[in-house]
Amino acid sequence: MKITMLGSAVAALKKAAAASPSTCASTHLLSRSYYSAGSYPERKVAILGAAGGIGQPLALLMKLNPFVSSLSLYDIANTPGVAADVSHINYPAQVAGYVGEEELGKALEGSDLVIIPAGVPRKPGMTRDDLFNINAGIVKSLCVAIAKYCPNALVNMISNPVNSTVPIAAEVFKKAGTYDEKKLFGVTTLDVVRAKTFYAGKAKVPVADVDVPVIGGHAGITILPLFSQATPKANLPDDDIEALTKRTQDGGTEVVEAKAGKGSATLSMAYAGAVFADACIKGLNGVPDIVECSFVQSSVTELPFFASQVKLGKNGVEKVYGLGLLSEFEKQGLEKLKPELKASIEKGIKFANQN
Ligand SMILES: NC(=O)c1ccc[n+]([C@@H]2O[C@H](COP(=O)([O-])OP(=O)(O)OC[C@H]3O[C@@H](n4cnc5c(N)ncnc54)[C@H](O)[C@@H]3O)[C@@H](O)[C@H]2O)c1
Ligand SMILES: O=C(O)C[C@H](O)C(=O)O
Repeated sequence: MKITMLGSAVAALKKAAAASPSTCASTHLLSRSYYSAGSYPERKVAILGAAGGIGQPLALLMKLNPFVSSLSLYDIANTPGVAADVSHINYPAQVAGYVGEEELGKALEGSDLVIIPAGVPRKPGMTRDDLFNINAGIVKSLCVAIAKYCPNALVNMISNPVNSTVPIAAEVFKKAGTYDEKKLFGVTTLDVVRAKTFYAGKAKVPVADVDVPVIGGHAGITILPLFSQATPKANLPDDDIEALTKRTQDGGTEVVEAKAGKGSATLSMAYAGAVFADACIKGLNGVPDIVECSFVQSSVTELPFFASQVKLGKNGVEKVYGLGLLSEFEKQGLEKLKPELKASIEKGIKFANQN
């Protein structure tokens, strides 16, 4: 019974992908039919923090991506077991596990895409910024190694606080002389995933049809879903839009509290991370019109990094889209988020240059 359900779900994904090849990446996750078989280069993907709560299911989902030829799983502990386990899944990617700093170079060499979910998660009562003291150092040392061993790779930063860890990575790469703003991404896909789910529930529309851009950053009020641009249109009352906005902004906290001390979002994050990584690989492979929201170097506002829709191409970011028309409520949200986002960006830049 379970096998039948999985088979039909994959078939449905393939059908949806074939029907509308230019819609968002999530439709095409796991879908081979979107590509013409055999005409794309081999791709090595490295996951740093691969034995963690996000890392393990993300490793599973990346193994299922038919256009990953080599999957490199790195952590400071427990990666051999995760790698052995994932390697038995009958998809093409060759899986290798690397453990400890001395193996980091081997894990990274030749990578086209590096995904970083390494670091500690929140407990109830903490903000993402409370993770800064531990995660800033972890991210910094991993980025030093990326600059050395795979300076041309795209980097998908998941580790929190994303609003600071992305600027840290940028500074590390600048110091190493390898910075390419087109190749560094803060992963904000989970905010989009949540906004789509919550909107579909409230608007009573099929969730697979929903799109909602989410801009700003990835923490509390810096997460700004643009429900005025959501499709399909639903004309929800202002109260509903405000409640949906707050729920999207507090989505991470909702999970942290429900897990009651046992970590933060892992499964939904692994899904979101796999969607975004898949979009990056499609872009590298020259698939046209791949657009996802991401926290990137930006001139869309006066802030040096900002999340908005970006087009992904053969060299990473091909185009950063503007914000489009905002409602009054969204305009206010945008002004409110700027001071917090600016402070988080500056904190990351200062850390990278002081330590
Ligand atoms: N961007 C997002 O939307 C989003 C969503 C959820 C979680 N997160 C963040 O992702 C991070 C990881 O969350 P998790 O639930 O997987 O945590 P976890 O504790 O379950 O896993 C983290 C893993 O990182 C590893 N690690 C620690 N230091 C390392 C290093 N120097 N090199 C390599 N690996 C190292 C640990 O051994 C562990 O396996 C947290 O910072 C969390 O806040 C971000
Ligand atoms: O909320 C967290 O701490 C984890 C993550 O950023 C999330 O949005 O779920």
